[in-house]
Amino acid sequence: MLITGATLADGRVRDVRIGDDGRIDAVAEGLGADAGERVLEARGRHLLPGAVDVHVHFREPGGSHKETWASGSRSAAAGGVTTVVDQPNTSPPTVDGDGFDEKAALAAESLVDYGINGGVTADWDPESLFDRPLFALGEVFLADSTGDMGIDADLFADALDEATARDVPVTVHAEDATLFDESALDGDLGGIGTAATADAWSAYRTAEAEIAAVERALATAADRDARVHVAHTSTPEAVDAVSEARADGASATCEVTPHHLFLSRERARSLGTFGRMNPPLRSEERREALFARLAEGAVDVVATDHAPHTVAEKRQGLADAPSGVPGVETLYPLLLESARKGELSLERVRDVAAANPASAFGLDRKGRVAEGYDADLVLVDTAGSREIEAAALHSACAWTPFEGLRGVFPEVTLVRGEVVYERDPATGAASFGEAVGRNVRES
Ligand SMILES: NC(=O)N[C@@H](CC(=O)O)C(=O)O
Ligand SMILES: [Zn+2]
Ligand SMILES: [Zn+2]
Repeated sequence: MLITGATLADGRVRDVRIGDDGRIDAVAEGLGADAGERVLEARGRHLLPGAVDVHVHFREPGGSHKETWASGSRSAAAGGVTTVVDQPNTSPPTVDGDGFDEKAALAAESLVDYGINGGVTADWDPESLFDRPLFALGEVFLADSTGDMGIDADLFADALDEATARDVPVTVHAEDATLFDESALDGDLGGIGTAATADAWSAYRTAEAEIAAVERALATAADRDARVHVAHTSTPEAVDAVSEARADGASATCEVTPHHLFLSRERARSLGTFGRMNPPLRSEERREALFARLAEGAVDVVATDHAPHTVAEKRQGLADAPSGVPGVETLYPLLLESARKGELSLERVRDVAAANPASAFGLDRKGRVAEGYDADLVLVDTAGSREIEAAALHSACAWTPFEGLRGVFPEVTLVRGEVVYERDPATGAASFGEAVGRNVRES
């Protein structure tokens, strides 16, 4: 296939040839089409590397009423995400070789490439787990979240040792439950969608609980020369702690979610229990400071923590509604809308969504539009934004916390040269390709 006249993130206009092996053969000017070659005319539109979302929860096995590999990967493809990394808090949890194998068999339904993380619980089995083609160890839960997989400091230290001995990176969910403010949950929290329910969760899982846990996790990892990736940092202080650790020689990266970049406690008031997630939404002031760090380049990775739950589950009271929000389909659209408005450069968007997560986890054929890289590509009209509506998204959970915000959505998504998603710009009609996804640690 030949893609002609595409604008790259840095502004160069180029033709891109994709070889039969699904890799980019050439990025150059004036490449003529060969006889019989499919040509995708891209003039006036941007060609970006497919996003590498290193933090999704696709819920299989055990939670297929919330999401499946088929529905989650369709949502990913429609959002321009060409690689996803699934987290271990499924049922059963992915904490041993059998658990890994069970999940890997289900992941064969994926339209996009994927990695499978392994988790840590009191009865995990490192021997059989590390025997499999794991993407990373994690997310290792330092406090309970969905799945109740919180572990103590000793087990975390052991897990870091096991991973480091095998040169495997560790992704950590860092909150310290001893610093949660139980009093925030006292009294009448009101009904669903009230200011009280939404705000109480943010007041309960304090910013200090995250900051302290991130600092401790970084110190524990630095002591062992472990490679650590801090998941969903929701505070500017935690991002700074990662920057400082790296300045001190640690191998540490941080990840920020779109919900912490685009939503705050102000918005949570109307989201009610639909805005409950871990770590929770923060003050508007902290959100702005987090976004400023993204714009400056202090945020390494934007990943979604795509955590779908059904509307019925989220509609319960604050005590019972599960934590988590979907987001894999709106990652690129929200970032590209910020670029359209001049708040971020396109190169920054490309780096945090694709190039940086690929390099942070050693995916040397992902995340760039360059010769030799996998042809995981997104074609998008960066001037065309529309309102985000759950009805037009593809996750099985059928709602979004970003309803009503604007997004710039892809027109075509390719995985290793195969079209997995295509949208007719005139009618908006979407079509999907085959389940071509592969484990990125096996290819
Ligand atoms: N973020 C969440 O609030 N929920 C996640 C788990 C997690 O990442 O902590 C989930 O799996 O539902
Ligand atoms: Zn988490
Ligand atoms: Zn998560």
